[in-house]
Amino acid sequence: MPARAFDERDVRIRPGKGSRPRTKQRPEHADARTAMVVAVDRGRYTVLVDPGGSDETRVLAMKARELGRQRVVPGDRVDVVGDTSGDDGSLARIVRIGDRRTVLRRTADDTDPVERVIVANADTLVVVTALADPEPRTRMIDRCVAAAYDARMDVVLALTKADLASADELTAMYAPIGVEVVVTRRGDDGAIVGLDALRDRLDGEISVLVGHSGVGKSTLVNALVPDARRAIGRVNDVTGRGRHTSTSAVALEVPGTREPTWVVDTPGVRSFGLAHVDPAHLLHAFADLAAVAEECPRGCTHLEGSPDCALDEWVEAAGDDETRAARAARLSSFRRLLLSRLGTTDADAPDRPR
Ligand SMILES: Nc1nc2c(ncn2[C@@H]2O[C@H](COP(=O)(O)OP(=O)(O)OP(=O)(O)O)[C@@H](O)[C@H]2O)c(=O)[nH]1
Ligand SMILES: [Zn+2]
Repeated sequence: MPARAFDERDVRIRPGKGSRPRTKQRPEHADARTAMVVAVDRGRYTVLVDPGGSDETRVLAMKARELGRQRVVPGDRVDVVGDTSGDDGSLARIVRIGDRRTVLRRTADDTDPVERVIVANADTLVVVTALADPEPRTRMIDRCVAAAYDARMDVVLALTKADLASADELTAMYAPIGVEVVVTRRGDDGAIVGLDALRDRLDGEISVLVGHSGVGKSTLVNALVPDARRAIGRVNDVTGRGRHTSTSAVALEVPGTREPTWVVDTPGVRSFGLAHVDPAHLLHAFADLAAVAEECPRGCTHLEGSPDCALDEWVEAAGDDETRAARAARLSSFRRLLLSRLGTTDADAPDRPR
């Protein structure tokens, strides 16, 4: 670290900008540069100034004291001041965190009141699930969907290993709740087939990849970001630490897309505790059901068997069998998500789609 040459106090009363009247409000850091946070490692933040642009610069930064205990996470848009050259040994300072469009949170388990923001401003949660080896775990998928919808993110179900088992059952199970499905498999030549469709779907977005060990998440990340290892290695170069041992999320830039595209790998996240998820938020992810549920009795849980739940009447009122079946599928899927939130799913229930 260089000698303490520059910090936010210097910036506030910068020569040449002295005409700005000092107000009671914290003075703006008028010369701050906007950056995107891509990695966090023990109090050091790797940020990209001009992310995805021609002047993209990788800069190491620390948090200004004035931010207090506010967490800064990958995906955050921040303002940085100080040495934003990105040169070896340079250290910039994060002075502002931009408003977050989305916030993906997790709690360690359903009773844990401590929630952590994992990623900010992500558009899509990609739930990576193998069709076999290991067997798909639909409760895990449901929990991810609930967490994503609570965060106001879209969900893509990336079904891997279609060379080993069919994707039909799971596709049918998740289509009714707005989950897009992308299927990949290993081709005869060993390459992953279906990657282009996934890359197209993620183009221009920040996506977060989650999945259990062995489902092929690393395979996908490495295929989407061929120099992923090097990209993470570059973080080390900047922090000067020998190995990247952090288990926190890292945003990686996907090459070969039309718009700047990012995938956030979450090595430490194996599941989502959902204590923070408000069932009412979940309902908002289902616009049609939310409209119907306005007719529900006060305090309706919308769960199966809840008296006079308008959602049941909505299914019954369908004009034809096809519509009724579609509504019934959507309602039962929504109720499944509600149960995953309430933690009342039977732990011994078969974990396979029926
Ligand atoms: N048959 C088949 N195997 C695959 C496919 N994708 C990945 N695999 C294999 O599945 C195994 C696990 O893949 P990884 O990419 O390491 O899985 P991961 O989800 O990153 O797991 P961790 O590294 O433990 O977090 C590896 O042996 C891969 O070669 C696929 O589409 N088909
Ligand atoms: Zn209801």
